[in-house]
Amino acid sequence: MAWTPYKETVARLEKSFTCKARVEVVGLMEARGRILARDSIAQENQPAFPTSEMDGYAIRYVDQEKGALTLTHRVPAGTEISLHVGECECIKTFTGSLLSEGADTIIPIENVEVEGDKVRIVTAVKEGFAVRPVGEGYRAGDVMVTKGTRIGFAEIGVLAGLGCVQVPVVVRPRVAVLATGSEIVDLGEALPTPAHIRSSNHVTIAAMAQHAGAEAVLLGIAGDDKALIKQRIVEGLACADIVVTTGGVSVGDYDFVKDIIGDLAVETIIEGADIKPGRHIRVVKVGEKYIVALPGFPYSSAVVFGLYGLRLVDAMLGRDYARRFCTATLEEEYAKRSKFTEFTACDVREKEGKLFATLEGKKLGSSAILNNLLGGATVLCIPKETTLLKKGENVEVLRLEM
Ligand SMILES: Nc1nc2c(c(=O)[nH]1)N[C@H]1C(S)=C(S)[C@@H](COP(=O)(O)OP(=O)(O)OC[C@H]3O[C@@H](n4cnc5c(N)ncnc54)[C@H](O)[C@@H]3O)O[C@H]1N2
Ligand code: MOO
Repeated sequence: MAWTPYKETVARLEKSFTCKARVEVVGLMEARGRILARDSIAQENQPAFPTSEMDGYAIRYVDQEKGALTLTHRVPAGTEISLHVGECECIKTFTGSLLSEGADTIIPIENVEVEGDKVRIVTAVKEGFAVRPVGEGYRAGDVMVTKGTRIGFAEIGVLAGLGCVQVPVVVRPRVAVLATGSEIVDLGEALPTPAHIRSSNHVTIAAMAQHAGAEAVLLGIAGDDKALIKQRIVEGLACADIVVTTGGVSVGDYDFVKDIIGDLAVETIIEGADIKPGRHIRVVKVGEKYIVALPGFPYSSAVVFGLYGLRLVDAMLGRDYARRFCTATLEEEYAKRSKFTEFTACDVREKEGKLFATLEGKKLGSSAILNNLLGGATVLCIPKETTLLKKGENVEVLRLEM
């Protein structure tokens, strides 16, 4: 079988993607972790008026050297005032109070001595001290949170400050996951015989999809039952944007998935790739929906979902998949083990502002070793033509968990 070059498989997948991100409006507290669908623009300056940032006295800076000032009023925070500070006058002002007209400086209470209505400045301050100027935080018209941002706690706070009670976010794509294979059992089930193993793929893929911002639906385990696999895939297509299967895509007698999705496909996008792991990857389209058939080996299925499935999830969310790549310095020599484009588990560490990739602690072996992805789920991307990566060389790494 001729394996399609990796770059070409990516290009085919990107070209196949035609649907636009859908938008829904959610309450601000439901928006955390969601993707902002429209730029959020400040309608006013923040602060809108000069505001005191300390408890003290609002004065005219030029009066500081003129002896005791006369206290005329008090302005607690939250008081809307249009009081005026005249020559040699001051107004008691609190943290968060608006600055009275005429004043330009706050003298903190620690810097004065007060006797009756006389306020004597003991320690002078610089002009404008403790006054937050108009627009200190942002100005009307500033784009505060850009479309495509994943909303975290800082965004929640900034959006609240802008007065957003509801937020337009991108509808989460839905990813339905089906595990196949008669040797695997579901979570919580006992292993009937020593030939059985616990399924990890369905939950790994579901968790990867959720982490990327999608909703995950578990379609269970379908054994190697051709009719049941087909039925579950069809059910998945009815409720999800992407149906992911694991197992049954290679050349064994019980590898039915590729035939089933071949029958269901309206358009075949990827039919094998020159990658290690995952050369048996299949991606087809049924209308606007995708079926992504991953190999059964746990490391393979996670990495290959990272290469193709996460690209689809990111595209459906309007996010740039390229953010997942970065360049790091390789800490030890690595001889590539296959003739394919290889995705080898590594760890990335930051030292003095530079990124370093290391293979230390990663096991050499088959595509079964999911534990190689522990600690950040990062892979070294090694081009097909490369045979040896030298220590100290700059390498491309792909972060699947971000
Ligand atoms: N003669 C050949 N044999 C194999 C080839 C080949 O080209 N010719 N390709 C190998 C490669 S590469 C891969 S990858 C696997 C892919 O096989 P399948 O996708 O058909 O996967 P299975 O055979 O169903 O399973 C492979 C392996 O993974 C375990 N597995 C399956 N599902 C799960 C799960 N949900 N959770 C945990 N582990 C799972 C399964 O028990 C097998 O050990 O084919 C090679 N063979
Ligand atoms: O290509 Mo397989 O996916 O080696 O593990």
